[in-house]
Amino acid sequence: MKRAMTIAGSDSGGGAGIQADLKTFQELKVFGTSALTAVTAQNTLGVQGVFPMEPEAVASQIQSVGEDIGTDALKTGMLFNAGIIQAVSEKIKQFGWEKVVVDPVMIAKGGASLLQQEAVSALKNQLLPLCLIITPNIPEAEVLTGMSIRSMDDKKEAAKRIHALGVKNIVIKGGHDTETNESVDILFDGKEFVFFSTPRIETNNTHGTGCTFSAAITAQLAKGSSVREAVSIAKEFIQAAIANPLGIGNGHGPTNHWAFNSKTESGVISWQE
Ligand SMILES: Nc1ncnc2c1ncn2[C@@H]1O[C@H](COP(=O)(O)OP(=O)(O)OP(=O)(O)O)[C@@H](O)[C@H]1O
Ligand SMILES: Cc1ncc(CO)c(N)n1
Repeated sequence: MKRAMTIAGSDSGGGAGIQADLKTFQELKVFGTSALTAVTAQNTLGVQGVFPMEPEAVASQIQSVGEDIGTDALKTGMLFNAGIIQAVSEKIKQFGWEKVVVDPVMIAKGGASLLQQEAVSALKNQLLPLCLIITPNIPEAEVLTGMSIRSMDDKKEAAKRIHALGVKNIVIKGGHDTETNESVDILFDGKEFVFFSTPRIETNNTHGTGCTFSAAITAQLAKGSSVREAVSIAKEFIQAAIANPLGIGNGHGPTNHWAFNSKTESGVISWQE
C-alpha cells in the first residue's frame, strides 16, 4: 500500500486543511498519515481562531510517522510560523524525503492569516530548496516573487523566478484569475511550460480547492505518477470536486471529494509550449 503524509493545519469545517487532504488521499487510494501544525476554528464563513502547535510537537509527529510507517510522498499546507517551518524542513532532510509538495498557504479565503509575514523568508530559504513541486495561487506567487501578476506572461515570469529560488517544479494556479472563463494552471519544470485548463465554474463552493489539489498531486506522486501526470490528474480531481457541490454551510462551501470517482469525463485540456 502506498502512503502519503500531510503536514498541515486542521479545518474544523472539514473542507480544507488536513481534513481535505485525508479525504483526497482516501479517494485516490493511498494510506494517509498526518502531522498537525495548528488547530483552526473554522467554517464556511471564515476563520474564528488559530491555535498553532509547538514546533517540537510537529517534529515529534513526523518522527513517529517516519520511523515506523514511512511515506512515499508528502505535502505541506498551513505551517503558520518560522519555528514550524524549521522543524518540518529538518525532518524532511533527516528522512531524506524527496517527493515533497509544498502548498505555500498564506491567507484563507476570508482574509485570515495562516502564515506569519516574518515566516516567508524561512519558507523560501529552508523549505523551498527541499521541495519537488510548489503550488502557489496567484497572490502567493506575488509574495514569493515580489512582482504583481496580471497576465499569462507575468505568470511565466513568476514561475521562472520561483525556479531560481531552487524549486524544481512550479504550478501557478489560476483559481484567482476571475477575469477569464478558463481556470488555467501552469506547470514549469525549468525548461518547458505545460498548461492545464478547465472551464471556470461559477460557484461559491471553493473552500479548500488548493489543499485538495495539492493533496491529489501528492497521492499521485506516491503511486508513482510523473510530475506532469500527477498535476493533470489533480486538475481533473479538483474540477470534478468543484463542479458537484454538496450544499454545506452558509458561506464558501467545501468541494466534493467523492465526485472524481463517480465521473466519466475530465474536461481538462492540456497543452505545452
Ligand atoms: N471557479 C473555478 N473553476 C474551475 N477551477 C477552479 C476554480 N477555482 C479554482 N479552481 C482550480 O482549483 C485549484 C486550486 O486553485 P486556487 O487558485 O483556487 O487555489 P487556492 O487559492 O490555493 O485555494 P484555497 O486557498 O481555497 O485552498 C486549481 O487547479 C484551480 O485551477
Ligand atoms: C487549516 C487550513 N489550511 C489551509 C487553508 C487554505 O484553504 C485553510 N482555509 N485552512
